[in-house]
Amino acid sequence: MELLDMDVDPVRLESSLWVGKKRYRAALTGWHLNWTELDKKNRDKKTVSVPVSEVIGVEEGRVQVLPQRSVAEDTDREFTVFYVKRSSSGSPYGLLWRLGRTQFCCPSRDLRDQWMTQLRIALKTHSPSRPHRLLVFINPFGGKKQGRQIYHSLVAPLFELAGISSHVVVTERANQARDHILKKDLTGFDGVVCVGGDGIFSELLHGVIGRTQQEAGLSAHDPSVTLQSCDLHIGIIPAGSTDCVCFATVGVNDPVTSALHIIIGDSQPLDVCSVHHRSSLVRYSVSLVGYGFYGDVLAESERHRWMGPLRYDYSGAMVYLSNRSYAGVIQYLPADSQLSSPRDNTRCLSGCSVCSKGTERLFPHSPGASSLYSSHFSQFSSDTEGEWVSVEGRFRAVSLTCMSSSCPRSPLGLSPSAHLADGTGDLIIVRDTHPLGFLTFLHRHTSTQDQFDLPFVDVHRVKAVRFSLPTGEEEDRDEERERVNDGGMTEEGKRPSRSGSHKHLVERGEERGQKDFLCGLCCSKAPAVSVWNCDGEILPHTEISCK
Ligand SMILES: Nc1ncnc2c1ncn2[C@@H]1O[C@H](COP(=O)(O)OP(=O)(O)OP(=O)(O)O)[C@@H](O)[C@H]1O
Ligand SMILES: CCCCCCCCCCCCC/C=C/[C@@H](O)[C@H](CO)NC(=O)CCCCC
Ligand SMILES: [Ca+2]
Repeated sequence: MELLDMDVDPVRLESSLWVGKKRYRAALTGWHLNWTELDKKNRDKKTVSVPVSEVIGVEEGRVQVLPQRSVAEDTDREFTVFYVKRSSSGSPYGLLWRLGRTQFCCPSRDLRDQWMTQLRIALKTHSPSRPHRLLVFINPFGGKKQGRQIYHSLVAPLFELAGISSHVVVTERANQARDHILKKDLTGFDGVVCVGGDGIFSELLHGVIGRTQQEAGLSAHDPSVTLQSCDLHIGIIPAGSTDCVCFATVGVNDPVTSALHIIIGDSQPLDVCSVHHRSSLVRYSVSLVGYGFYGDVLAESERHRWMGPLRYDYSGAMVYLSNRSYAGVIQYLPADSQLSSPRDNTRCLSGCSVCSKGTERLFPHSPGASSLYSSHFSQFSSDTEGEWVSVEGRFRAVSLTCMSSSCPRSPLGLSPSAHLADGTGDLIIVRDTHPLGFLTFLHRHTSTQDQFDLPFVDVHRVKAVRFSLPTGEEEDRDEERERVNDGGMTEEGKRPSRSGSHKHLVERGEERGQKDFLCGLCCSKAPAVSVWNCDGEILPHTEISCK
């Protein structure tokens, strides 16, 4: 075999190699690995080009990793390169990623060793943001209860191939992951990963934000304090019922795609909304803070957890049939309408220019701002606070979403043009309407039809929202005693907020002459108040401020 050219520059190597029975000219430059098929007359045929930043690993011999690891007899002259391969399927906003694999055969063992060495050097040099050590939390009860299997069969082999060492914690109770991040020594970890749905993601989010504020000596309860941005990245392996945060950031909910994004060190900053009740932090949200329909669906679905992900469809139908609307006062602080609008028909993707500008406005002096994975959007220090707008009435649904909140059920999401990291949220107000109108609104979430183009729906891009009950129906001051002072989460071992808030709801329902709030579904008299759904958790308060 003819050796075309060989260069020992640490970032360059070129030689003739074989893939199966075909001869190729392979070249490693600093940034790319290319291989071009050659015909019998040494003319170029097609070229495959893989950025070094997307090479997952290099192994001696002919190796296979998924579905099972296997090594064919090592002939001393072979090596296998694994890389990100974009599949043609996926959603319009994100493609499925698969593990590409090419087995090369060299003319000599010496050359094989050179390829191995150079590829590994190139990987180290050109992938500085890759994680080396990860702390992984698996919720064994999320979604279809497949978290453990998904991690061990699809994700762990990829991490191993990429040289990532992981410490795995299979959770035994709700809030364990959050508490671990808040309290344990995390030295040496480059990131935290959850295997589960939006609920376990939320635990990691609360852990990471809480820990960062603790270390900075800041009180998250003070709504006027500018919180510290978080350096620890969060990775999500989707294995839940909705997987909204994963779907809205990656474009698909696929464990292998997410594992590959984590391995190559991809990151996406996210807006985080803080929810306060009076002067107390209740929770953070990245997806939905929703009252009315989405609150009722969540409350109802908690009683049918045994149904798995189907519980939302069943509860959605039940709540729709109960035909409820609620009185309230919504106040919002509009965002700058010249920068973007929820109806401008744009789609936010990684590298979005609106978000880059938003990050610059929010963190003007932070050079690392654009690489943050989760960042609490700070005070409106660089904006002059505008005028609050007030809307009073009866509403079917009041939803605030910081991102599109797209998910497999609604591929474009609650607000298709919302931005992931622009420091704003979209407030969707669905006023009381006839049942068919509301059904049309809901149905449009499942198609590409504009759900805002309805006479009883308004959408505003906002920086902050307050919700209160109409005069004379305000939330009981006594409830302040029930305040959750721990990021909205209750005692150890119990489900966060959900269990506590159910009690709260029942008590409140009784105060208002109802035996059981949830029984409102089948009672003739509808309840006067709904509950807030905050990224899939029920909030223990009705009157809240979101920022
Ligand atoms: N070992 C555990 N036992 C009970 N609950 C747990 C455990 N680990 C985590 N949790 C809690 O389970 C809840 C749901 O978890 P998760 O989000 O993973 O699944 P899901 O509800 O099916 O998915 P989604 O949130 O996407 O609808 C979260 O609130 C989380 O705090
Ligand atoms: C006639 C057809 C009607 C079909 C209606 C479909 C409407 C789908 C809209 C989907 C919106 C998802 C919003 C995401 C919320 C998540 O932060 C949260 C946590 O996972 N999920 C839920 O609360 C789970 C709540 C799920 C509500 C359906
Ligand atoms: Ca946003």
